[in-house]
Amino acid sequence: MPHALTLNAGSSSLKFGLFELGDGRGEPAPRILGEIDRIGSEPHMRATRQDGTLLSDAPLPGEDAADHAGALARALELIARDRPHAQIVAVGHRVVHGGPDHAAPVVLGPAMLDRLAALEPLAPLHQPHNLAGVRAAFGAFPGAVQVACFDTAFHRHHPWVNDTFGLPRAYYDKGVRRYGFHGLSYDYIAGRLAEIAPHLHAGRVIVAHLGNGASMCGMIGGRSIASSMGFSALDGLPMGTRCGQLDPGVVLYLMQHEGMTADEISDLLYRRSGLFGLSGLSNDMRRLEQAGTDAAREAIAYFVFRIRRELGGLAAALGGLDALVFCGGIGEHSVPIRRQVCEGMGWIGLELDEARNTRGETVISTDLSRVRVLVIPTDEEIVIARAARDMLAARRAAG
Ligand SMILES: Nc1ncnc2c1ncn2[C@@H]1O[C@H](COP(=O)(O)OP(=O)(O)O)[C@@H](O)[C@H]1O
Ligand SMILES: CC(=O)OP(=O)(O)O
Ligand SMILES: [Mg+2]
Repeated sequence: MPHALTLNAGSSSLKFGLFELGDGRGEPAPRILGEIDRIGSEPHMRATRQDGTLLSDAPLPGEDAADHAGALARALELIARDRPHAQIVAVGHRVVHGGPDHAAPVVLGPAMLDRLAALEPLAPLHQPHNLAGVRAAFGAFPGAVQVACFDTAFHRHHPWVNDTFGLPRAYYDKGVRRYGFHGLSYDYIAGRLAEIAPHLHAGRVIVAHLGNGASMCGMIGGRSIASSMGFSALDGLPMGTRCGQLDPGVVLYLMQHEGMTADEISDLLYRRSGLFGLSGLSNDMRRLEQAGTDAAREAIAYFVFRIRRELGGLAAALGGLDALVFCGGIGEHSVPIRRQVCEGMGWIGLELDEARNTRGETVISTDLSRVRVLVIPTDEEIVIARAARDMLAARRAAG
């Protein structure tokens, strides 16, 4: 039976999915979904079958998942054990950065891989791991179609004013642009909205993807108009370990007066800032909510403040607001963060229903709220699996 494997590698995690493709025309059916996190430190693998049966929920020996290639090998072992007859005909990869040229998924080959590797400095927490997954998958499944699905693709047609910085034009032409990320998640949410609330999908919507990486996107008719992330995955909201929006004067100051090198600044902004840097404790929202220290409370307060500012800015860019959607680990699960983001938003016509919020319903605004507030669990994996299915079909059609 033909299957697609999906791979979504983050800085220290690898999400994987096995999807049955059937006749290649219907919705790919998830068979196994899993994640290995804390790769390189205390790796842990959790995987379930589609019916919720637990296949693994245990630490892995450190040497078994010391890097992403090791983690992928463990994931493939689990898949082969549980579904030995699955024939993997396509591998879909989340590739965070597609640069200016890609508004849709592409088939991967050596030349494309080289072009995407040139973008590694723009997404150092993701791109090298995404491409390591591609190389490992070429080795493991030499006959399969390898498909790259880009986080940036969803934003490629956003308006020029959201694509540019106020730098001389030559830099824009060289690719110094605001790309925007989390596009697979936004694509999924736009599709779900079209199914469950077509009138909202057609309107002005802000999606807050709040995970370990976090960004917000303003859409009209399911298309990206503006987003909080820019050239790299550093801009916009503060994140688990990334700083979010920062005055570039700070970078100059660190270089000129603190004598920091580019590598040191990169480490500071990508790995030691955000919720982790502000709290001095953790990048993990659950831990911060439980910690109850002043620094943890302040880190959360800054996170919420920046989301609210971005919400106001994106609403202005959209010319008003019809719906706000929360997704990502924090957006889907944190009742207090959703409450704090929505507090005192009556001025924009948004009123949260606290009981619905606490119960985690799909619609969490009051019946009188002009702006609908929704919680929609995102699913980057199915977006990748659909792209792999479509690419296979296109190849077959082309003979
Ligand atoms: N019940 C919860 N309450 C608060 N935060 C949560 C909850 N569940 C998950 N999170 C937070 O979600 C974040 C991870 O989000 P996720 O979207 O899974 O991350 P990634 O970007 O790695 O895919 C972590 O900060 C985690 O603490
Ligand atoms: C682009 C980005 O920040 O991705 P993630 O949320 O997976 O870290
Ligand atoms: Mg994520």
